[in-house]
Amino acid sequence: MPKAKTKEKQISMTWLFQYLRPVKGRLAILLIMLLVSTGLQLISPQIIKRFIDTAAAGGVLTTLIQLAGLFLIVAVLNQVITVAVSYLGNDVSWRATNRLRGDLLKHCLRLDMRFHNMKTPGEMIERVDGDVTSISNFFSMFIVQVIGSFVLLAGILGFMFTVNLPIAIVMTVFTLVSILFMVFIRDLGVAPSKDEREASASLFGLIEERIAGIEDVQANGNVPYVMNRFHQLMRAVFLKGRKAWMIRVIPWNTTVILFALAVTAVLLLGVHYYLIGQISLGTLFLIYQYTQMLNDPIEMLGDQVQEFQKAKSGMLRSRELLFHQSSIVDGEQEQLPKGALGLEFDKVSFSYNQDKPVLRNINFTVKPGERLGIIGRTGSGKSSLSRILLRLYNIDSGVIRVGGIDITSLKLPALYRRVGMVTQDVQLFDGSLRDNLTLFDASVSDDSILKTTEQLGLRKWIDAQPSGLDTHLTAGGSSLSAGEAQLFALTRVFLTKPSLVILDEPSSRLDAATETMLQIAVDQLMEECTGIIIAHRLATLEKADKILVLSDGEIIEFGVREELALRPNSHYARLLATGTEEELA
Ligand SMILES: Nc1ncnc2c1ncn2[C@@H]1O[C@H](COP(=O)(O)OP(=O)(O)OP(=O)(O)O)[C@@H](O)[C@H]1O
Repeated sequence: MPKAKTKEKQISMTWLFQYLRPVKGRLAILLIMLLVSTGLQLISPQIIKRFIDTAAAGGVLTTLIQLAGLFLIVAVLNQVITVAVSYLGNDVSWRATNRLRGDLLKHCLRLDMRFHNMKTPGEMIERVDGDVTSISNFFSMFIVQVIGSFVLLAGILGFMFTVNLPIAIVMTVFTLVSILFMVFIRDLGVAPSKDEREASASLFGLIEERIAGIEDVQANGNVPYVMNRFHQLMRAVFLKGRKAWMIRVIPWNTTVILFALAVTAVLLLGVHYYLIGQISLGTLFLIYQYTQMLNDPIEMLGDQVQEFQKAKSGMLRSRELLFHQSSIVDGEQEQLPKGALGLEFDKVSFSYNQDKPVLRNINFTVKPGERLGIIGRTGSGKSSLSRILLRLYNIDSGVIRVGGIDITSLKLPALYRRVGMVTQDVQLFDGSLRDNLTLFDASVSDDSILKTTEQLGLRKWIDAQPSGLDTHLTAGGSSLSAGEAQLFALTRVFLTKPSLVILDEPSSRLDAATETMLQIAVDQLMEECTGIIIAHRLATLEKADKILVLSDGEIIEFGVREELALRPNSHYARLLATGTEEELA
């Protein structure tokens, strides 16, 4: 078991260090500068020793002035290099971790909806940025401080062995004990730090969720509840953070105590050797100075053990996320057949959670260019049907074919390029009106945008915007009314010239006049593609070729619209006769 654990640790460190590979040139420069800086730090006490011994022996003033000047030059140079080292350390760590952030975000964007349904966006932000920042802090300091500390320790101890053997042995023993202790307990704080980060991710999740739903929170007088929940989560962050911190500071506290013991021993020995005349006053100062210098790298190593524990927990969480496989696997096929695409559902069953089937044994076919209207009561599974068609979820059994090809054997971009969907919710992104309509596709011309918006009745709204297509929109969609948002979403999809389009309640939020106008436009735009229209109102389906009626996840009727309308006992005909659209809603 411990062996397996060590292997796991090695794998995770190797995984992390791959992000340093592209910055290895900068790393090499950093290491050289570290060596120079350490060398300069070691030389300074030697200059002071010479100065004291020369002064004590009544040496010439010029030599003393030269030594003082040399000391000043070394000190300034060391400071310059220290600043450069710190800059380069941060530069290296940000470059490396930004790649990791990019990989995490890309991976998250590809993860399936089942995963995203279980995580709040705030939680994901913490994972893509918060966890990586702890790694980044560690990287920047680790390289500079850990490597620098080891070089400095080796230098100090090396010099001490040339000065006085017993004192050098005391210092070496102290250093080894301190380092061994830190190595021994380095993982102590990883688990509590992971708990701390998890609590913090939940807190961010709550804040993001409630701010995103601010209208509902305010309108329903939900603020006291949100605040109560907020305090509970804050308390968890505080308690877990405090515990993690207390465990993480153990190495630091221990080295402080060890250091106090070592300094006392070294000073007693030093004074003893000075009194019996074995070392000069300058050498005694040198010993004192080197003992003091020993404290810095050991303290830094202690700090880094703390950072390491935080970074390790961040690293474990990042790695866990990166290794989480999406259940939606890309297929091999790159292309769908040209022109309007047919659609076939062959014995398809689907559930969000294994225990509750949402769609059962769905069978139907839509030929290229046909229009299918889907009706059914709320919760009957209409939107779920469109979601599985776009592979937002995997189905439990059966096959869905688009253009005769099983969608699981298609590459996802090949599917998304040709199949468009207008949902009931429209998400706006921070960007210009043009970018929002074309979804940042620069190849779509303004002419084509304006023509489509004209057809769909959004042109008036665009012309009323202060800078037309260049108007800046903010994320969230608050600058559009619900009806305008629906027109917006339709424009967005038709600009991509889809070969199969799914319209989920395309006109539910429009007034009667706008709806009629929209109906004509959509009819025109759908002439070149296959259309699936999920509708609450029967009027929306007047131009549909086929009708599918869903009830509780099953097809209770499917057929040619005109035939169903003429068959008096059909579900569709009964709805038409009674005009009871409420039956659908
Ligand atoms: N993300 C989800 N996770 C779990 N269950 C879900 C999820 N989305 C929908 N459901 C459930 O699946 C069933 C079908 O929902 P669906 O949204 O497909 O219905 P619908 O016919 O489109 O309803 P509406 O007309 O209100 O849009 C419902 O019982 C719903 O509670």
